[in-house]
Amino acid sequence: MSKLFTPTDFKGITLKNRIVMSPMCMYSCEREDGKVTPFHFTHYASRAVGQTGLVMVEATAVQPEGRISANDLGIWDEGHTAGLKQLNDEIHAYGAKTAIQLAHAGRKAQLESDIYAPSSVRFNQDFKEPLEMTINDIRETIDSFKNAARRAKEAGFDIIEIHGAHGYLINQFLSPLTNLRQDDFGGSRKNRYRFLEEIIASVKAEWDGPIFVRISSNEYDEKGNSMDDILYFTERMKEDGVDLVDCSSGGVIPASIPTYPGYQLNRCERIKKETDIATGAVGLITTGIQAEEILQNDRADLVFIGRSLLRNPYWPKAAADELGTTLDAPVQYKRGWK
Ligand SMILES: Cc1cc2nc3c(=O)[nH]c(=O)nc-3n(C[C@H](O)[C@H](O)[C@H](O)COP(=O)(O)O)c2cc1C
Repeated sequence: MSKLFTPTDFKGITLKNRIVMSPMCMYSCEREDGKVTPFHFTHYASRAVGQTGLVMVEATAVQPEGRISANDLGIWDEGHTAGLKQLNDEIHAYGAKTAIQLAHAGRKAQLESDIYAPSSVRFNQDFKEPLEMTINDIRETIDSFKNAARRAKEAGFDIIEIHGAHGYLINQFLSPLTNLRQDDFGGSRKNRYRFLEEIIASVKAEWDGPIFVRISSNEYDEKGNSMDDILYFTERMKEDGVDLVDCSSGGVIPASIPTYPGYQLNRCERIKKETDIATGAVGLITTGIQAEEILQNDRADLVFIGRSLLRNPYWPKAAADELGTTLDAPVQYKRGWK
């Protein structure tokens, strides 16, 4: 039996296989209100029909000013819960578990409104200059993650992923490239970790299910977080009760990223071994054989599939065929999936 199709468990949530639909913004809220649309039902349910074990809903904003674009999904208001609950029901109906990525874009929000960041430094000329967050802004934002976690629970999600990667708000606090603060939230790596630490604690106040955190394990700049800093952060996450570190990279500053199959795996494997925490591998993982190699060599516990699942919602079927595994077909498709 291939490891890719062996079930695994996080705090009592059993995933039927190790395939995760990587969070991908669809910029498809029609009225700029953060609400789920018919597109989202079709899009996410299709991947559940295709036998993805964990369907992770895209970056979903905990505050309206934390959206990457005005068309992002939101979870900043009670009015978002009903649509997200219906989305959960649709995905669950086909046997997948569900996750939601809770996000705040910080200085990378492309909105008409004011935007916020740890320090008043813009990403590049195409982005607005953010306002430096006051301690009160920081407290409110941490609280927004708590309220979002409560709504995620009410909506029926199985797992929460906190978006700490790609140069968005949490990553802006973690990185010395973007966090120039002189107070308790800036300076040493202990202080730069404080924002994430408090977000994890506030999520846990409302949520006792599994918590994943996506990080940028490489900032592609020698003045950015080193691997040693990253391992310090993942050690702290482990102490704080995080169940899995999802190992992405980049996005903190406009750097060019060398990409090739498994380009983020090296650091993913090191985090798994050196912090002794479960990891998710992501980035140009395109074949079943590649995914199986990663899992069998203990380089990660889950594989996150992004663009391959946009090309083919039945990617798990293709991976099973490659690995010679028989995959349970959705009852409607049995005659086609022999
Ligand atoms: C259209 C699109 C939207 C994305 N949106 C998100 C997002 O909301 N959150 C996130 O953490 N990563 C996002 N990503 C990154 C993917 O989750 C994934 O990490 C990246 O595409 C590399 O994996 P892949 O090579 O399998 O596509 C997005 C990628 C794409 C292509």
